[in-house]
Amino acid sequence: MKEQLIQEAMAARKHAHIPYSNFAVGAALLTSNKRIYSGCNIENASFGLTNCAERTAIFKAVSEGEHIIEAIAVVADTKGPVSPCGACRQVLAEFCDENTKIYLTNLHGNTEEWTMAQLLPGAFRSADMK
Ligand SMILES: O=c1ccn([C@H]2C[C@H](O)[C@@H](CO)O2)c(=O)[nH]1
Ligand SMILES: [Zn+2]
Repeated sequence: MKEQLIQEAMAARKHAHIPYSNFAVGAALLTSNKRIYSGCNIENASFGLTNCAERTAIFKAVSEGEHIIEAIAVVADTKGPVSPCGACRQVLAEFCDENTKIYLTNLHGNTEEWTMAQLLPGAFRSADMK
């Protein structure tokens, strides 16, 4: 499954809309219903509206009724494995448990396996609200 997710992330990366950064990112995730959703980064002339590849994939899954992520792969043309931004780490935490596998890789196949707990220790969760 890890290799399949990486391949799907690579394929989605090709659709990145990146006229401003020219930095393409792809992501692909597996849900608890064994469906795969992928996404790319989508930039905007109003730069702050950019959506990262990870969040594109997550929002696609959630909008089809999938709320549990079992694993996700992210790929970009980075020196080492790509490092998801803070916003995506927090959004991931909403739909992952602490053991969810996060595969971070690059175009050279340098891959690291993280867990959600490693990716965002101390994530803010709804259970924290009083
Ligand atoms: O993990 C990451 C890091 C960056 N980006 C995007 C946002 C922007 O379009 C470009 C440069 O930051 O890369 C992602 O999609 N995912
Ligand atoms: Zn991000």
